[in-house]
Amino acid sequence: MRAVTKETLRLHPPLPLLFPMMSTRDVEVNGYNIKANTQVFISAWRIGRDPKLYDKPEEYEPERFLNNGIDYRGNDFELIPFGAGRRVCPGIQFAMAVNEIALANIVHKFDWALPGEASGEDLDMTESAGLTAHKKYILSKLLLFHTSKLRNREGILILLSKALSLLSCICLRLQLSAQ
Ligand code: HEM
Repeated sequence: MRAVTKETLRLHPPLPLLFPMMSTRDVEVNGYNIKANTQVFISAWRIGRDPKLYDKPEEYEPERFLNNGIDYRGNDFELIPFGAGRRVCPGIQFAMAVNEIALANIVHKFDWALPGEASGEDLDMTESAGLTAHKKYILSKLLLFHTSKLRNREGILILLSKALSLLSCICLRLQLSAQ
């Protein structure tokens, strides 16, 4: 399940551009000269899909995280859905505890299947991006799901990714409305 959450955060970071940063001094990063006081946007979305960092980056493959120690806490720069450094998200523990408890419950208590002959590939994963990224059709599609026999592993993984994304968005929106 943890590999599923990491893979979902890799492909669908709820804050695709993190928070804007300002460089405090002239720096060189990967051959780019960045002047002091430049506003910098870091794309966690693009980093998560970089073919130099991930094999078959567009594929949803939670297994890629099973045999390595890559984590989202800000130490592994190939996976930074919560940012990194001193402005890293302080809500990581809370967000992931909420996500894991909710996910574990829906997986444990229901057998999920797609309606009719639909397969995982039939799910529309189109994203809508603004300040936050979320599934464009998440609610309408979720309403189509019904609980019965688990049909295929791929379908459940993609469904889990949708549920996680929804939970993430809820956490983030609660956070924004509280500010
Ligand atoms: C899956 C859910 C969440 C995601 C993906 C997320 C992601 C992020 C990201 C990317 C940043 C900016 C970090 C940077 O630019 O380096 C951030 C900052 C922050 N997050 Fe979260 N967050 C989540 C949930 C939460 C929750 C539940 C809380 C509070 C309980 C929270 C509180 C904060 C705060 C206060 C900051 C600003 C930190 C600062 O600027 O010093 N976040 N978050």
